[in-house]
Amino acid sequence: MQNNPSNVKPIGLLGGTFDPIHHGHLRLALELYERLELAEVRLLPAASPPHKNQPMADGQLRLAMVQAAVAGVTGLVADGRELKRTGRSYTIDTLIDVRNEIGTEQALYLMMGMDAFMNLNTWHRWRELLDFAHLLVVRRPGALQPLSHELQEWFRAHQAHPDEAKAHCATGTILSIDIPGLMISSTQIRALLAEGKNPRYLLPSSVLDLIEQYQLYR
Ligand SMILES: Nc1ncnc2c1ncn2[C@@H]1O[C@H](COP(=O)(O)OP(=O)(O)OP(=O)(O)O)[C@@H](O)[C@H]1O
Ligand SMILES: O=C(O)c1ccc[n+]([C@@H]2O[C@H](COP(=O)([O-])O)[C@@H](O)[C@H]2O)c1
Repeated sequence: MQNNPSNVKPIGLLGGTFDPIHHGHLRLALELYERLELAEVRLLPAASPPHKNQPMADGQLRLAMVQAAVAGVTGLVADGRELKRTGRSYTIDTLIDVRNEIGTEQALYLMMGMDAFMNLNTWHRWRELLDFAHLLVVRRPGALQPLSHELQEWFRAHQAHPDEAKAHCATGTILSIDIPGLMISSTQIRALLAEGKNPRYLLPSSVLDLIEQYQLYR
């Protein structure tokens, strides 16, 4: 666990396939930006998500959709660094890269939905994630499996209250936060488009404009 004596505001990271980005992702990022008084939340589209099929839209288009979604929104930033790497987009590599950029003192919060956390023990070098960031786990609406024994134990060993983590350290704790989640998924949006239906109001209209312009998910 590294100290955070600098009093610089923490940075939040939200990685995703974003195929496409939607209001569930954006509300999650904005609520956490405000609730935790972050410097910013960076949204990072994965080039090649380790546990999913190859995305339907290519990386540059998914980045363009993220950029369109956050344009003019204070606190939300598109970050295309994972698209510059080849091979699978392992989060540990991203955290190491961000740490090299910002140094050791500023706190980092790696955000994820509970659905992602449930599989964390299958991620590449997963225990080391806490050497570089805090984990911020957010409940997402929908049915969830119980946590494995291994993850429950790890969660308990590192769990902290948000104020505690904010005050004392730059990395190393797990915070669980309830936010009013939106019942939206990229899968649902792709399915609507494939059926010729209109997904408007599930995602920003600037993103829908790009989807129409490039005839994505038909
Ligand atoms: N509606 C939502 N509310 C809260 N968190 C979400 C929501 N949708 C996605 N997330 C979280 O955002 C991150 C990235 O999600 P991802 O890009 O895989 O979107 P998705 O909608 O789950 O995609 P897909 O339907 O293709 O699996 C994950 O940590 C996921 O838990
Ligand atoms: O590092 C890993 O092994 C790893 C395994 C699965 C998912 N991730 C990351 O978790 C984020 C959400 O993934 P997904 O599949 O829900 O879009 C995204 O940034 C992925 O790169 C990372």
